[in-house]
Amino acid sequence: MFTFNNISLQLGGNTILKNMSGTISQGAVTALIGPNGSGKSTLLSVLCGLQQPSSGQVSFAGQTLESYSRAQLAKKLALLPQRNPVPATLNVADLVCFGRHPHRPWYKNISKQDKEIIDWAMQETGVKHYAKQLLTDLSGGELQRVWLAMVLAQDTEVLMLDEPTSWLDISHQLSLLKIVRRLNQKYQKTIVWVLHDLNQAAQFSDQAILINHGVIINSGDAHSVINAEDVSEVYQTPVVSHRLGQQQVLWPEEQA
Ligand SMILES: Nc1ncnc2c1ncn2[C@@H]1O[C@H](COP(=O)(O)OP(=O)(O)OP(=O)(O)O)[C@@H](O)[C@H]1O
Repeated sequence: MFTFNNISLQLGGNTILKNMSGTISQGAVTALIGPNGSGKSTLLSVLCGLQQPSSGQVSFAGQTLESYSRAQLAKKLALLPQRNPVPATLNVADLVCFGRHPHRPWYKNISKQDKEIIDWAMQETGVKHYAKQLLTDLSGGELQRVWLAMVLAQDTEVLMLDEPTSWLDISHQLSLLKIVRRLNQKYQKTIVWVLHDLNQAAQFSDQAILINHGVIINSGDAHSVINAEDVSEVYQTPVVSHRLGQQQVLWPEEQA
């Protein structure tokens, strides 16, 4: 679905992305992982056309990203950024409605089809029962599901989610991860997400791209990429791999 060749990006005199090449498969869940400041969000923004690489090329569905207009891309790719300001006066349904903007001219009211998609997005993310509630009255976990509903209402083939589980407790993290996985399996949505919990990334993703200092260290099957040796090296933190039930999990090595 995405192919990127030798992309580099300079910002503020620093090279943030260095000669990155890779692919992101259609219908797969791909995790971008790596330490803080390694370039994950920057790669995400280059992949969705928000930032132009200084060199190299990104293709989406067989065409270069530049060959699409912004309006065309907004119908194909939806991005949920890491930090989202909460508009104080809006309720849940109002915010989800914003997801329909790429599909209707600003001067037109929402159509019956828009309403159906908004309803569907709220249903799929489990926020429909508080549709009329103000955003400021929601908990962090509820709010995060509403943001997800908004990008889902954009009705795109690809969802790009930057740290969607940050700030959530374990129960809300798992609930969100499962919702996204279900959207992938039920509607064949291609998912690209940035996740910090490596065990969750391995469990809920098909593919992973491990990044360090703007360089791709490894990419491929999530369970292979997220291995103790590479993780210990890249994060400069010794971890070991343990079998836990059906799964292999990484755990910090006990220090004497
Ligand atoms: N506009 C900018 N100008 C200069 N440097 C930038 C700019 N945007 C990002 N950077 C730098 O690029 C590097 C990569 O940032 P990026 O946000 O992509 O990292 P990340 O891997 O997503 O980090 P985190 O896990 O902390 O969110 C960081 O060192 C950051 O300070």
